[in-house]
Parts: sequence; structure tokens; C-alpha cells
Amino acid sequence: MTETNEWQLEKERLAYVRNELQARLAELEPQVEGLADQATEIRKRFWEEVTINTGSYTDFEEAFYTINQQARVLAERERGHKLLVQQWKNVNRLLPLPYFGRIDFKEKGLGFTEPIYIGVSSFTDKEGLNFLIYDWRTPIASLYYDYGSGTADYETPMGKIEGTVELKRQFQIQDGQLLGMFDASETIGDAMLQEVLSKGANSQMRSIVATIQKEQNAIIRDDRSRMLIVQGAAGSGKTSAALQRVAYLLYKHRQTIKADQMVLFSPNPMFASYISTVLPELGEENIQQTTFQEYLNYWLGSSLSPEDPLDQIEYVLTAGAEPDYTARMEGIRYKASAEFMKALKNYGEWLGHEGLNFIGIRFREREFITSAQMKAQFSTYDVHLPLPSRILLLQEWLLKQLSVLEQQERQADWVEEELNYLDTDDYADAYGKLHKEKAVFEVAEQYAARENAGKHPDLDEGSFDFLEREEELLRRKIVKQTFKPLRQRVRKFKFVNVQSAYEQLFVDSAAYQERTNGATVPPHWDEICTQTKDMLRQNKLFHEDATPYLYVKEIIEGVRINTDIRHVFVDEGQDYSAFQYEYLKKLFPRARMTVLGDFGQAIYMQATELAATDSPIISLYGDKETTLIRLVQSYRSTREIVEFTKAMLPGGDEIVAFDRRDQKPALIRVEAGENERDEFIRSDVEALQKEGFRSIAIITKTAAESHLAYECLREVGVEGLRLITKDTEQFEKGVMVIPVYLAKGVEFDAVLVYDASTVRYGEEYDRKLLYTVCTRAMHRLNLYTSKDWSPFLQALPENLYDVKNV
Ligand SMILES: Nc1ncnc2c1ncn2[C@@H]1O[C@H](COP(=O)(O)OP(=O)(O)OP(=O)(O)O)[C@@H](O)[C@H]1O
Repeated sequence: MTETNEWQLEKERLAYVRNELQARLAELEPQVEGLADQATEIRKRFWEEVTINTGSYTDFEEAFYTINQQARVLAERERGHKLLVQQWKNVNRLLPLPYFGRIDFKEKGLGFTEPIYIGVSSFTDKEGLNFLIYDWRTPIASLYYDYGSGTADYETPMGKIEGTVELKRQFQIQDGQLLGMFDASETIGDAMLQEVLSKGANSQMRSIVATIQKEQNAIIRDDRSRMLIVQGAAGSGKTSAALQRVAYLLYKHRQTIKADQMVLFSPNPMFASYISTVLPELGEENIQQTTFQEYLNYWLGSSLSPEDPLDQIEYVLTAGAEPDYTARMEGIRYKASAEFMKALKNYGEWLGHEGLNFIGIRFREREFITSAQMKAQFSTYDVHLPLPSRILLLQEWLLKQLSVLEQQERQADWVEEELNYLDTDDYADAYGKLHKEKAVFEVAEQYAARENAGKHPDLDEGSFDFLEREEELLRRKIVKQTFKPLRQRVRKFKFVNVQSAYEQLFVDSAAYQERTNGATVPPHWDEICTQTKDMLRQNKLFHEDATPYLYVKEIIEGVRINTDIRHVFVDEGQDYSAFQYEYLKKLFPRARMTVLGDFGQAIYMQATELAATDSPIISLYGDKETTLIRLVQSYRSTREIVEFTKAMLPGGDEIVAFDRRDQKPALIRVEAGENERDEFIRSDVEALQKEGFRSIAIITKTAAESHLAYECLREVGVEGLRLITKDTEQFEKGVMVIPVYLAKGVEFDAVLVYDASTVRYGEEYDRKLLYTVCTRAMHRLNLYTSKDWSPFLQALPENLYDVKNV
């Protein structure tokens, strides 16, 4: 068969499938509309017509069954409706691009070859017997991602299927038109990947289903590990793979897992918005997204405000000259360590024996229950009971004490006073209640009368004293309302002084050792103690204290868990401490975890090396339940940029560039000074825009530098410039100034490093920062300075960049 013949056949098949899709759409449309109307129809009547008549029990029972029956009919219809709407949406998504790949597979033992067409969702012929398109997540579709032609196999729930791939083909289809097709022999044809990667950066991330690579497919389809760790170079598709993995899991386990049972921890809210379009594009609902900070804020409540991690990093990067800097750095390191966690575990013992303090319950300027009374009561409990159990006992005791006090308080003078301030509604309410009570009272009287047959009960009005009972009722109500917040505080464990429990750790070295069963005291401990206590006294917490603080809180009050969540995803996983991982494990006991990160981009002090043999993440669930996958191929940047950036990292040799070519990175040194440098940046931005690049980022090391750069560049007339700060929520295309830690995870057509001098990136610590900055670039990378180049650039082989001295 000639090539043109093949082309013709594929064109015809595409036209046939599109016809079928159109026909299905025409069939579905009236049904979808009709059903939508019916459902609202029933629902409307449902609310309008069903009222609950509680006059008698039988009426109530009847009403209950009517509601139940109607609700069931409605649910059934809605389920059917949802399914039809889903189908209708799928067909609509398929129409412009029904499939992107084909694989001809001959199953072992069968005498024929079946062509399998792969798209973003499955579609069958009218009879429902033949798949015209297979969803990319079906077991057979994995052949497309894992094999070239030759022997191949794939897993199904029934076991392994073996056979031969006889053809593998990719299609370029746009608006239903076949524009190109490539037969791939080995991996998925580079031609298509080239085409996808050479496009401009988007303000939001796109799905990559048509070009998923074999090693990424392994991440997407891993369904065995309790913990899946992905260590991948910058731009190797970690975030992309994570999102396609979510779509895969939602598809494979659609009967058991829903989108709201998955949660993704992302580095900042802006990043969350950057990736929010991928899942809807794949026909799935978005999963819950949060940041660790949001979680901390939630649990620490309003009493303490933890520092934003972005403020912490800004301090780390800018405050080097401050006198307390060294101690703070040591504190950040130590408080993220496994050593500190162990010390805290031991500290829990000490707290349980002697260290715990309580907060007395005060009411109307009176000490109702003093902290000393609580301590005394607490000391009566068996010390062998776990601390949280003893706290629960104390809570119970306190609630009982409050009940007794509440009763006594009803006769207090202040209640009398409050009675005078009640409004008419309160009286009306009491009156209504008393009437009901009276009815009950009379029934009871009659009942008693029947019991004492012969005797005549006294049923006159006087035996039910309205006035007396009304006052009693209102007093009870007033006191109850006033006691409500007290009870709530007790229920929320506010009687435990967690702040003092945490603060007692930071007295001095001797006390620390004594209370933690001999933990090794880190250097600068006295200063660390002072810094920590100073913050606590202002009701604030350093970011590095927030997780340990919660840990201590839970040692005392018991562990919080969420058993609904089945999958936890952590992106930029190198930025979380061992401590935080322990925490996540405890918080989500029924979840599997996927952690994606790159140690080469570890720019926080508490960073964790994901792939090291002694990595705390690997030991979290143990070797047996953990899978580690390494991604070394980088897709985001051109070959020139990858060669340049990987040479900055020790061990960067293993990173492999994808063969997409463009200019080498440019090192532009403006000797005349910083003002002139800004002028050059302006003209370079204009030139890049003329070339058609739409997303251009001028990246700085810190937020402070960003502000400065923004002002200077605006002054020299860079048009449409935007400043991205930690409060920016949405990512948009255009020209922007952004600090590196906010640019993490995202990409730009062109990156301009505002100041790549030794002043900015001179310390060893800055190496990864500079690497992270430069790896944000897809097509172009320019670095500027008016001083000496950073040592990490000076060390690069000269053939990796172009120099411009102006
Ligand atoms: N298989 C693929 N097909 C097409 N594009 C891909 C593929 N894999 C990755 N990409 C593209 O490469 C770029 C980088 O991907 P992604 O952001 O997922 O990488 P990452 O490993 O999370 O990067 P980083 O660690 O630097 O944040 C994106 O534009 C993504 O669309």
C-alpha cells in the first residue's frame, strides 16, 4: 500500500468517526436538554408540594415516605442525567480532535491485528460493540506510551496480555482536519513533541496526553506504591505527570474515588491557579488544592499568627548582615530536623509528668475554675494513661463543673438584671415553649389521674404556674447562652496552655536537655531561645516553629486525622521538611502519597533530599512500600539552555536535553553601570517581543530586588510591565518582574536575569537559586550584570554561552 493511500484511508476514517460523533451529538442534545428540564421540574414541585405535617405520627410517617420516594426518583434521574451530560461533554471534546494516536496490536494467540485509536475519552459505534476511540487511560492504551513496534505487553485486571505492535502512528488533527501523521518506530515520535514544545509559554499549564513519555507513563500509572517519589530535573514534566496521574486514578477508580478525595499541596496560591486548567481539559473535576501554610493557619487558629514561608525566605536571602542572622539560620535548620522531632517526642513525656500548664476559666471578672485546680485534678489521673486521654478526662471534668456552676449561676443578681433587658421576642419564645410544656403537663396529669382511678385530679389553671415558670425558663436561657462560649473553649481544649508548653522548651540549654531526655543542644541555642520567645510573646510564630508547635499541640490534645483523603500529592516536594512529611503521614492515614521534586532546586533551608538513600521520605513508609522514579530528560528548555544550566549543578551531567535548538544563553555585561543595564533590558524586551515572544520574565533573587527592578525598568520606559508579589493570585502572560521563589514551577518564553553578579549570587547557597532562575526559560535566556559575574557563571565552559560586553 502506498503512503498516499494510507493518508487517504486515515482521512476517510477520521471523516467517518467525526460523522459518528456528530450523529451521537444530535442524538444526545435533545435528551440532555429534556432531562435537564425534567429534573428541575420535579425538584420545583418537590419543594413546593411536600410540606411536613407533624400533627400526628401517621401524617408524619406518610410525609416522610413521600419525601423519600420523590428523592429517590430524583436521584435516579439525576444520575442518568449526569451520565448523559458527561457523554455529551465527552463527544464535544472529541469532535475537534477525536484521537491523537494509533497502535496496531496483534494479540498472541489471535489471528488478527486490531487498530487501536487513542484519544482523550472512549467512544464506541452505535451498537456499542466496537471502540472507535479508546480513552488514553485504558489498559491497552498504555502500549502507545510504552512501546515502539515489536513485542509488547500490557497489564489488565485479568492479567498480562502479550502480543506484537505492528504499527505506531501519531496524528496532527486540528478542528477535525488531518494535518499530518508520523509513524514512530521507537519512542513517541520526536516530531510531535518538537511541535508541542516549540510553542510559546501559556499563562496556564496544558495537558500532555498526546505526547506522554514512557518514563512519565510509569509515574502516571503506578498503582502499587504507598509512596511514590519522583526526583526529576527542572522541566522534566513532574507537575505534568502528577496531573495526568490524577486524571488516570480518577478514571481507573471511578467507582471508588472521587475528585474531592484527593489533595494537592502546591507551593503557592498563584501556582495553584497556573495548573487549574489541566484536569478540566482532560474531562475531570479539579481536585482540592492547598498549601501547607493554609493548613497551618487553619489549625493554629486566630490566637497565633505564623510567618508566611515566603517572608521567611525573603529574610534568609536579605538579612545576612543582621546580628541575629546566624542564630536564626541555625534555628531554621535545627527545627526542621528529625533530631528536633525526636526531642519533642521525649518532651511529651516530661509534659505528661510535670510540665503541663492550664489556663483558668474566668467569668464576669471571677476565677471560676483556677489553673491550680485543674492541675490538681489532672494530677489525680493515672500517669500511665496517654497524655491525650488524660486531657480528655480533664475536659469531661471541666464540662461537669461548668454544668454545676451553670445551675448555681441562675439565681445570681446579674441574671436578674439581664431579665430586664430581654426583648419581646424572648418573652414570646418563652410563652410558646410554656404552652407546649403546659400541654405535656396536662397529659401527664391526666395520665396520673387514670393511674389513680377514682381520685379526681386537680386540673385548674393554677397548678401550672406560668409566671414562675416563665422566669425560671428565661433565667436558664440567659445563663445557658453566657456559658456557651465557656463550654466551647473547653471543647476546643483552650484550657491547655499549649503556648507555654512550647515556650518551656526554650528556656536554656540545661532545661532543654533535662526536658527532652538529653537531646544534643544545637549551637546558638541561647539566641534561638530568645528569638523564639520574643515572637511568642507577640503571639507570632516563625515559619520554622509552626509545624513543631502543632506537633506539641497534638502530643497533648491527640492527633488530627482525615480518613476521607485517598491520595495526597506534594509538588515541589524538596521544599518540605522531614517534620512536615511525618505530619502529612499522620494527618492522612488512609492516603497514598506522591511526592515530586528536584533537589537541584532546593532553595529553602529546611529542604529534603528526596532520592538520597537515607532520605527521611523513603523511610516514611519503608523501602517496601516506596517507589522512587528519576526523570532526567528535560523538556521545557532548548538544548542550549539545558546544557548551560546543568553545568551549574554538581551531578548535573545526568540531565539530558531534548533536541530543540535556539540561541545560546547570552551574558550581557554593561560596564557603564546599572542605569545603562536597565536601558539594555528595555531594548532587549522590545526585540524579544518583536520576535513573537509573549511571556517574558525579568527574574530577581528577592522581593526587595523585584521592587527595585520594577521601579527602575518603569523609569526607563519598559511598557506593560507588571510586578508579581506573593499576593498576586493569577498568572498572566506579558512582561513581568518576579522573585525566583514565586517563579518556581512556572515557565516563560524568555527569562532575563536582572542581576547575575557575584553580589547577588556569590554564596554556595545561591547556586541552586541561580539554577532555578535560569531553568524557567523555554526559548531564550539573557543574564545581565554591571559588576563581576557570579562565580557559578564564571566556572562555566565558555562554549555554553555568548558574551556581549557593552
Ligand atoms: N511528555 C511531554 N509532552 C509535552 N510536553 C511536555 C512533556 N513533558 C513535559 N512537557 C512540558 O515541559 C514543561 C515542563 O513540565 P513541568 O512543568 O511539568 O516540569 P517540572 O518537572 O514540574 O518542572 P520544574 O521542576 O522545573 O518546575 C511544560 O511546558 C510541559 O508541558
